[in-house]
Amino acid sequence: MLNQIADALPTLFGRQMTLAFRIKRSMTEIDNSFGFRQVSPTERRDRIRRVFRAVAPRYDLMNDLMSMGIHRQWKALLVRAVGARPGQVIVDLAGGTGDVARAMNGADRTVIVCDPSTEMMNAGRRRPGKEGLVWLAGEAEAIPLADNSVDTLTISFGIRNVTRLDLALADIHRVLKPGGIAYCLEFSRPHRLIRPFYDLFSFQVIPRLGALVAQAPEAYAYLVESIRRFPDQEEFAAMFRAAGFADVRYRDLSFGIACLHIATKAR
Ligand SMILES: C[S@@+](CC[C@H](N)C(=O)[O-])C[C@H]1O[C@@H](n2cnc3c(N)ncnc32)[C@H](O)[C@@H]1O
Repeated sequence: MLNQIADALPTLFGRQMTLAFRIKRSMTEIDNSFGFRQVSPTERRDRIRRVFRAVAPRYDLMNDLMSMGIHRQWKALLVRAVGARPGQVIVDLAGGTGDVARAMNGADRTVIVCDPSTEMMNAGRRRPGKEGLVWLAGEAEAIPLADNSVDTLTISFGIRNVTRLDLALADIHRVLKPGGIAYCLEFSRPHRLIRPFYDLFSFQVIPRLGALVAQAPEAYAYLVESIRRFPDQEEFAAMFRAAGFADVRYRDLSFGIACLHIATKAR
Protein backbone atom coordinates (compact mmCIF):
# COMPACT_ATOMS: atom_id res chain seq x y z
CA MET A 1 0.00 0.00 0.00
CA LEU A 2 2.78 2.44 1.00
CA ASN A 3 4.59 1.60 -2.23
CA GLN A 4 1.50 2.40 -4.32
CA ILE A 5 1.06 5.76 -2.59
CA ALA A 6 4.75 6.57 -3.12
CA ASP A 7 4.50 5.71 -6.83
CA ALA A 8 1.47 7.97 -7.29
CA LEU A 9 3.02 10.96 -5.50
CA PRO A 10 5.16 12.46 -8.32
CA THR A 11 2.06 13.15 -10.42
CA LEU A 12 0.13 14.60 -7.49
CA PHE A 13 2.70 16.64 -5.56
CA GLY A 14 6.03 16.70 -7.39
CA ARG A 15 9.41 15.18 -6.71
CA GLN A 16 10.40 16.84 -3.40
CA MET A 17 7.33 15.66 -1.58
CA THR A 18 7.88 12.18 -2.97
CA LEU A 19 11.43 12.19 -1.63
CA ALA A 20 10.31 13.24 1.85
CA PHE A 21 7.61 10.58 1.84
CA ARG A 22 9.99 7.84 0.72
CA ILE A 23 12.48 8.70 3.48
CA LYS A 24 9.69 8.69 6.07
CA ARG A 25 8.42 5.36 4.78
CA SER A 26 11.91 3.85 4.99
CA MET A 27 12.31 4.99 8.58
CA THR A 28 8.96 3.45 9.49
CA GLU A 29 9.89 0.18 7.81
CA ILE A 30 13.24 0.12 9.61
CA ASP A 31 11.62 0.84 12.99
CA ASN A 32 9.06 -1.90 12.38
CA SER A 33 11.48 -4.46 11.01
CA PHE A 34 14.01 -4.13 13.79
CA GLY A 35 11.70 -3.07 16.61
CA PHE A 36 14.59 -1.58 18.61
CA ARG A 37 12.37 0.85 20.44
CA GLN A 38 10.50 -1.75 22.42
CA VAL A 39 13.31 -4.05 23.57
CA SER A 40 15.21 -4.43 26.85
CA PRO A 41 18.99 -3.68 27.00
CA THR A 42 19.76 -7.43 27.10
CA GLU A 43 17.62 -8.15 24.06
CA ARG A 44 19.13 -5.16 22.27
CA ARG A 45 22.64 -6.49 23.00
CA ASP A 46 21.69 -9.93 21.65
CA ARG A 47 20.26 -8.38 18.50
CA ILE A 48 23.43 -6.34 17.95
CA ARG A 49 25.46 -9.54 18.36
CA ARG A 50 23.30 -11.17 15.67
CA VAL A 51 23.79 -8.17 13.39
CA PHE A 52 27.57 -8.52 13.48
CA ARG A 53 27.43 -12.30 13.17
CA ALA A 54 25.40 -11.76 10.00
CA VAL A 55 27.60 -9.07 8.47
CA ALA A 56 31.05 -10.44 9.47
CA PRO A 57 31.86 -12.32 6.22
CA ARG A 58 31.18 -9.29 3.99
CA TYR A 59 31.83 -6.52 6.50
CA ASP A 60 35.00 -5.07 4.92
CA LEU A 61 33.62 -5.18 1.38
CA MET A 62 30.36 -3.56 2.49
CA ASN A 63 32.28 -0.78 4.27
CA ASP A 64 34.03 0.08 1.02
CA LEU A 65 30.78 0.06 -0.95
CA MET A 66 28.70 1.98 1.59
CA SER A 67 31.21 4.75 2.16
CA MET A 68 32.55 4.70 -1.41
CA GLY A 69 35.96 4.03 0.12
CA ILE A 70 35.90 7.19 2.27
CA HIS A 71 36.00 5.20 5.53
CA ARG A 72 39.63 4.35 4.65
CA GLN A 73 40.53 8.06 4.61
CA TRP A 74 38.74 8.64 7.92
CA LYS A 75 40.54 5.70 9.50
CA ALA A 76 43.89 6.88 8.08
CA LEU A 77 43.25 10.26 9.67
CA LEU A 78 42.48 8.56 12.99
CA VAL A 79 45.71 6.56 12.82
CA ARG A 80 47.72 9.74 12.00
CA ALA A 81 46.08 11.55 14.94
CA VAL A 82 47.07 8.69 17.29
CA GLY A 83 50.70 8.63 16.10
CA ALA A 84 51.41 5.29 17.85
CA ARG A 85 54.80 5.19 19.56
CA PRO A 86 57.20 2.42 20.69
CA GLY A 87 56.43 0.87 24.07
CA GLN A 88 52.78 1.91 24.08
CA VAL A 89 49.82 -0.27 24.99
CA ILE A 90 47.09 0.51 22.45
CA VAL A 91 43.56 -0.90 22.51
CA ASP A 92 41.27 -0.84 19.50
CA LEU A 93 37.91 -1.29 21.20
CA ALA A 94 35.01 -2.65 19.11
CA GLY A 95 37.92 -3.44 16.81
CA GLY A 96 35.92 -5.86 14.63
CA THR A 97 38.09 -7.23 11.84
CA GLY A 98 41.08 -5.23 13.11
CA ASP A 99 41.24 -2.61 10.33
CA VAL A 100 42.46 0.20 12.57
CA ALA A 101 44.58 -2.05 14.82
CA ARG A 102 46.49 -3.34 11.79
CA ALA A 103 47.37 0.22 10.76
CA MET A 104 48.71 0.97 14.26
CA ASN A 105 50.55 -2.35 14.61
CA GLY A 106 54.30 -2.58 15.15
CA ALA A 107 56.82 -4.97 16.71
CA ASP A 108 57.76 -2.45 19.41
CA ARG A 109 54.26 -1.93 20.89
CA THR A 110 51.27 -3.93 22.13
CA VAL A 111 48.16 -3.53 20.02
CA ILE A 112 45.01 -5.23 21.31
CA VAL A 113 41.79 -5.73 19.33
CA CYS A 114 38.89 -6.00 21.78
CA ASP A 115 35.43 -6.96 20.48
CA PRO A 116 32.52 -9.15 21.67
CA SER A 117 32.06 -10.71 18.23
CA THR A 118 34.28 -13.73 17.63
CA GLU A 119 32.89 -13.85 14.07
CA MET A 120 34.19 -10.33 13.31
CA MET A 121 37.58 -11.07 14.91
CA ASN A 122 37.88 -14.41 13.11
CA ALA A 123 37.24 -12.67 9.78
CA GLY A 124 40.09 -10.26 10.69
CA ARG A 125 42.46 -13.03 11.77
CA ARG A 126 42.39 -14.43 8.22
CA ARG A 127 43.71 -11.19 6.71
CA PRO A 128 47.39 -10.19 6.29
CA GLY A 129 49.08 -7.72 8.68
CA LYS A 130 47.69 -9.36 11.84
CA GLU A 131 51.07 -10.57 13.14
CA GLY A 132 51.58 -9.63 16.79
CA LEU A 133 48.04 -8.32 17.29
CA VAL A 134 46.34 -9.50 20.49
CA TRP A 135 42.66 -10.51 20.02
CA LEU A 136 40.55 -10.13 23.14
CA ALA A 137 36.85 -10.95 23.56
CA GLY A 138 35.11 -8.21 25.51
CA GLU A 139 32.55 -5.45 25.59
CA ALA A 140 33.05 -1.72 25.93
CA GLU A 141 30.84 -1.66 29.04
CA ALA A 142 33.20 -4.07 30.86
CA ILE A 143 36.63 -3.99 29.17
CA PRO A 144 38.62 -7.02 30.37
CA LEU A 145 41.75 -4.99 31.20
CA ALA A 146 43.23 -3.58 34.40
CA ASP A 147 42.73 -0.01 35.64
CA ASN A 148 45.28 2.54 34.36
CA SER A 149 46.89 0.07 31.93
CA VAL A 150 46.35 1.59 28.47
CA ASP A 151 48.18 4.51 26.80
CA THR A 152 45.85 4.97 23.86
CA LEU A 153 42.37 3.65 23.12
CA THR A 154 40.69 3.89 19.73
CA ILE A 155 37.12 3.02 18.88
CA SER A 156 36.07 3.32 15.28
CA PHE A 157 32.43 2.99 14.23
CA GLY A 158 31.82 0.90 17.35
CA ILE A 159 30.60 3.20 20.12
CA ARG A 160 27.09 3.61 18.71
CA ASN A 161 26.57 -0.14 19.12
CA VAL A 162 27.12 -0.21 22.86
CA THR A 163 23.98 -0.63 24.90
CA ARG A 164 25.06 1.59 27.82
CA LEU A 165 27.09 4.50 26.49
CA ASP A 166 27.64 5.94 29.99
CA LEU A 167 29.10 2.66 31.28
CA ALA A 168 31.32 2.31 28.20
CA LEU A 169 32.78 5.82 28.55
CA ALA A 170 33.36 5.24 32.27
CA ASP A 171 35.18 1.98 31.53
CA ILE A 172 37.30 3.57 28.79
CA HIS A 173 38.28 6.20 31.38
CA ARG A 174 39.06 3.45 33.93
CA VAL A 175 41.48 1.47 31.71
CA LEU A 176 43.38 4.51 30.41
CA LYS A 177 46.53 5.60 32.25
CA PRO A 178 46.51 9.18 33.59
CA GLY A 179 47.35 11.29 30.52
CA GLY A 180 46.09 8.49 28.24
CA ILE A 181 43.96 9.46 25.26
CA ALA A 182 40.73 8.04 23.79
CA TYR A 183 40.06 8.57 20.07
CA CYS A 184 36.53 7.90 18.94
CA LEU A 185 35.66 7.88 15.24
CA GLU A 186 31.93 7.61 14.61
CA PHE A 187 29.19 8.62 12.22
CA SER A 188 27.64 11.84 13.39
CA ARG A 189 25.19 14.57 12.41
CA PRO A 190 25.97 15.87 8.89
CA HIS A 191 25.59 19.53 7.95
CA ARG A 192 21.92 20.33 7.26
CA LEU A 193 22.61 21.21 3.59
CA ILE A 194 23.73 17.69 2.75
CA ARG A 195 21.33 15.89 5.12
CA PRO A 196 18.55 15.16 2.57
CA PHE A 197 21.00 13.45 0.19
CA TYR A 198 22.67 11.66 3.05
CA ASP A 199 19.32 10.38 4.38
CA LEU A 200 18.27 9.24 0.93
CA PHE A 201 21.51 7.30 0.49
CA SER A 202 21.36 5.87 4.01
CA PHE A 203 17.76 4.78 4.06
CA GLN A 204 17.31 3.78 0.44
CA VAL A 205 20.66 2.62 -0.90
CA ILE A 206 22.47 1.05 2.07
CA PRO A 207 19.78 -1.47 3.13
CA ARG A 208 19.47 -2.53 -0.53
CA LEU A 209 23.25 -2.93 -0.82
CA GLY A 210 23.08 -4.91 2.42
CA ALA A 211 20.49 -7.19 0.86
CA LEU A 212 22.36 -7.59 -2.40
CA VAL A 213 25.95 -7.96 -1.22
CA ALA A 214 25.71 -9.24 2.34
CA GLN A 215 22.27 -10.88 2.20
CA ALA A 216 21.51 -9.06 5.45
CA PRO A 217 19.09 -6.17 4.75
CA GLU A 218 17.83 -5.96 8.34
CA ALA A 219 21.36 -5.81 9.71
CA TYR A 220 22.18 -2.87 7.46
CA ALA A 221 18.86 -1.21 8.26
CA TYR A 222 19.91 -1.46 11.92
CA LEU A 223 23.33 0.06 11.18
CA VAL A 224 21.73 3.05 9.45
CA GLU A 225 19.16 3.46 12.19
CA SER A 226 21.81 3.32 14.91
CA ILE A 227 23.55 6.29 13.25
CA ARG A 228 20.34 8.32 13.28
CA ARG A 229 19.80 7.61 16.99
CA PHE A 230 23.36 8.40 18.09
CA PRO A 231 24.00 11.72 19.95
CA ASP A 232 25.30 14.59 17.84
CA GLN A 233 28.83 16.02 18.09
CA GLU A 234 28.18 18.35 21.05
CA GLU A 235 26.03 15.89 23.01
CA PHE A 236 28.66 13.20 22.66
CA ALA A 237 31.44 15.58 23.75
CA ALA A 238 29.35 16.40 26.84
CA MET A 239 29.06 12.67 27.62
CA PHE A 240 32.87 12.33 27.55
CA ARG A 241 33.12 15.24 30.01
CA ALA A 242 30.48 13.65 32.24
CA ALA A 243 32.58 10.44 32.28
CA GLY A 244 35.47 12.42 33.79
CA PHE A 245 37.62 13.23 30.75
CA ALA A 246 39.52 16.51 31.07
CA ASP A 247 40.32 17.73 27.59
CA VAL A 248 37.59 16.88 25.07
CA ARG A 249 37.77 18.02 21.44
CA TYR A 250 36.19 16.96 18.20
CA ARG A 251 36.70 17.41 14.49
CA ASP A 252 34.02 16.98 11.83
CA LEU A 253 34.95 14.86 8.82
CA SER A 254 33.25 15.11 5.42
CA PHE A 255 30.77 17.81 6.53
CA GLY A 256 30.00 16.01 9.78
CA ILE A 257 29.06 12.66 8.22
CA ALA A 258 31.70 11.31 10.58
CA CYS A 259 33.37 12.92 13.57
CA LEU A 260 36.57 12.27 15.52
CA HIS A 261 36.30 12.93 19.27
CA ILE A 262 39.55 13.10 21.23
CA ALA A 263 39.40 12.95 25.03
CA THR A 264 42.25 12.90 27.57
CA LYS A 265 42.24 11.39 31.05
CA ALA A 266 43.62 13.93 33.53
CA ARG A 267 47.06 13.22 35.03
C1 LIG B 1 30.72 -1.28 12.67
S1 LIG B 1 31.80 -2.43 13.45
C2 LIG B 1 33.31 -1.53 13.48
C3 LIG B 1 34.52 -2.42 13.41
C4 LIG B 1 35.86 -1.68 13.29
N1 LIG B 1 36.14 -0.89 14.47
C5 LIG B 1 35.92 -0.82 12.06
O1 LIG B 1 36.01 0.39 12.17
O2 LIG B 1 35.91 -1.39 10.95
C6 LIG B 1 31.23 -2.35 15.09
C7 LIG B 1 31.87 -3.35 16.02
O3 LIG B 1 31.36 -3.08 17.33
C8 LIG B 1 31.29 -4.31 18.00
N2 LIG B 1 30.40 -4.18 19.18
C9 LIG B 1 29.06 -4.34 19.26
N3 LIG B 1 28.64 -4.15 20.51
C10 LIG B 1 29.73 -3.85 21.25
C11 LIG B 1 29.95 -3.56 22.62
N4 LIG B 1 28.95 -3.53 23.50
N5 LIG B 1 31.23 -3.32 23.01
C12 LIG B 1 32.25 -3.33 22.15
N6 LIG B 1 32.10 -3.61 20.84
C13 LIG B 1 30.85 -3.86 20.40
C14 LIG B 1 30.76 -5.27 16.96
O4 LIG B 1 30.98 -6.62 17.29
C15 LIG B 1 31.53 -4.80 15.73
O5 LIG B 1 32.70 -5.53 15.53
